Amino acid sequence: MLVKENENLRSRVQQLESSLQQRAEQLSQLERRSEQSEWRRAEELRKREDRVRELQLELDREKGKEPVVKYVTQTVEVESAATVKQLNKARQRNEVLAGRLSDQNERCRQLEEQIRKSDEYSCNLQHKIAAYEREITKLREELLKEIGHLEERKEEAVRAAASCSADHFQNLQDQFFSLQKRLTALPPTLRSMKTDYASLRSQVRNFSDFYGSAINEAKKQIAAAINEMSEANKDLLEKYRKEVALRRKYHEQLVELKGNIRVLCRVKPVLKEDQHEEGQSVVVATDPNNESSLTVISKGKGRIFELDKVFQPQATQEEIFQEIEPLVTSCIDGYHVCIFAYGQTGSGKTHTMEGTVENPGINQRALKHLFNEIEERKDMWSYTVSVSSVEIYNEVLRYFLTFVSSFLGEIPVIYTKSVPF
Ligand SMILES: Nc1ncnc2c1ncn2[C@@H]1O[C@H](COP(=O)(O)OP(=O)(O)OP(=O)(O)O)[C@@H](O)[C@H]1O
Repeated sequence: MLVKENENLRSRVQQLESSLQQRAEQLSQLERRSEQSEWRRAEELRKREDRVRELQLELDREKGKEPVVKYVTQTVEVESAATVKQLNKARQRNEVLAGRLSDQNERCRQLEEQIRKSDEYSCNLQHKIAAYEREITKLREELLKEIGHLEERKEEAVRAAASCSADHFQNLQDQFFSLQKRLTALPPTLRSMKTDYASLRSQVRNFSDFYGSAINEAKKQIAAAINEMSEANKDLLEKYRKEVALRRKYHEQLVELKGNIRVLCRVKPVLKEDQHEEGQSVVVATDPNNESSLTVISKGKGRIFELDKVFQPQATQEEIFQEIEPLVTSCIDGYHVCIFAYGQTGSGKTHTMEGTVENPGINQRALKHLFNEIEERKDMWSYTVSVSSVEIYNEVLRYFLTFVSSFLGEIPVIYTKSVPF
């Protein structure tokens, strides 16, 4: 704010100074012009005075010639007739001279008239010069007054600018001192920052080298690990192949030992809903020491049946499935397997095959085992699983999973010698 005011005042002072300069130049021009015109007028006056003097002298000379003519006239009156001729001549000459004198007088009168006019003109000029001089004096006084005003205003402006500048200078000095103080407080922080910056720069420079070598090292380690893994994979693959071969061998042994068709018996526990009458007794007995023997009591006599395995009434769903789990695995290994339940109504076929949600039977457990095995072998084998569900009831075949409505109907079963299931 103060700086702006100061600048304004300075520009105002400059304007006043330039205006003053212009006025001074104008004054000097006027003075020069006045001097020139005065000089011209003086010159003209001088010339006219010279001319008047010349005319006066000429007039005086002409006036001085008059006595000569008078003398001639008197001489002619005194002299004899012999000289009449001369007298006549003298008279003629006198007449000529009188004419000349008259001309001279006329001329003199004209000159006097001219002198008078010149005097009048000179007087007018002197009046004009005096008027000019008065005007010049007046202009000079006005100019001096204006100059005085301008000087005063200039002084005032300079004083105002000086006071503003002094205040502004004081403010600037205060600011400078405070900045100097802050600067003197800065160097230790600045030095520590510089040191930190240098160390960071060196760290950054070293980091790229370190980073590059670490990446190379990591690459080497990864390559080594990959090699190791591929070696291990090769070993595993080899082991797996051996395992598959072993399984196949065991399956063949199993089939050989147990036969192609295995018959398992699950004895249903006696449920409350099965006890309809008093005095009912259990007619099926199992031997805990012989897993393949079953005794059925009929008409007071026990009849023993030999089977591949007999499950006690308390056998769980899990135990049943463990017995047939190898068959499911054989299915994945490429063998045909068929598991089906057979028995009279209410003997527990559905319970064993389907089970419940909480306690699933063979179907669900077999499928779960099947997909677990497929998941384990997915890196080496790909499997396609298809499912169909049918029911044969009262000699009628029903498809459960078909999406074609025409197949939803019942299809009668035609028994031939080669029944496919
Ligand atoms: N081992 C078992 N333990 C407990 N309950 C069983 C067992 N076996 C069967 N049951 C029960 O006996 C009843 C009849 O069983 P299920 O329906 O499985 O017989 P089913 O042979 O399928 O009969 P159907 O031929 O008429 O369909 C069911 O309530 C079932 O829960």
